[in-house]
Amino acid sequence: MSFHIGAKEGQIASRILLPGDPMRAKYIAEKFLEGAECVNKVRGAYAYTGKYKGKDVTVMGTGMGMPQVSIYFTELARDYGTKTMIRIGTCGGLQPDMKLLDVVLGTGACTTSGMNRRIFPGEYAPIADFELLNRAYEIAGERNIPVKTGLINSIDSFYRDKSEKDKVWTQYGVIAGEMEGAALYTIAARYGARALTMLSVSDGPYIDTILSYEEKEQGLNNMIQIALDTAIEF
Ligand SMILES: O=P(O)(O)O[C@H]1O[C@H](CO)[C@@H](O)[C@H]1O
Ligand SMILES: O=c1cc[nH]c(=O)[nH]1
Repeated sequence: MSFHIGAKEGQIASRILLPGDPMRAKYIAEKFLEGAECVNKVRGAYAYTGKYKGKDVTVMGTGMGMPQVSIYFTELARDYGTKTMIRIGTCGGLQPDMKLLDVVLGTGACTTSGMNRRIFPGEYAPIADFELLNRAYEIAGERNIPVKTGLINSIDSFYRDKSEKDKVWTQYGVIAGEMEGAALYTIAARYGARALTMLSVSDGPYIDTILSYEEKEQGLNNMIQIALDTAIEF
């Protein structure tokens, strides 16, 4: 048990997939894991542990936004000893060539959040674990799933008055906007875990189509499959 997670010692695997949506965690447990058991229900952050290709894997829904997910990322790494943490989220595609459900591997994370400014005396550069990133990239290639790799931006406010300044992220090559990756990379570094943020494009300034919740969630299988195949190698 930790302060916000009810799982008992040993019930959380050393490798964990981290979607924002707890219902995505349930879906993955039911569709991809064998013998999955629900090991946390506290605050609706459902976590399931089961086997994938014979290896223990946990998948846990962490909610949205860095203040909330930082609590889970910290307790998982610090209190449960989680060593491989792969976030599987949705994102806005920030480059004009990006299409719905494109898969993104976040090599590093910019952020609009002030959280890290309270930790570091200068600017910290949160990055993915290179070996995890490299293996995910290779596995995507083996499965013929195209992926885009590059910087993501972890943004504090989903709803905000958009301004011309928002375009600067695109101009400087940032490929996706989401809300948690910078916290994951920072906290994983602090506690000696490997981390990767994988995303699937659900919308964006260059995309007109609006997906329903069901269409969005059902479109995530490619990303989930890459994440699971990568996780079990670590
Ligand atoms: O689909 P998830 O993992 O929740 O990720 C993205 O979706 C949420 C916003 O709709 C934010 O959490 C953002 O990071
Ligand atoms: O955080 C998010 C998630 C999806 N789309 C966005 O624009 N932002």
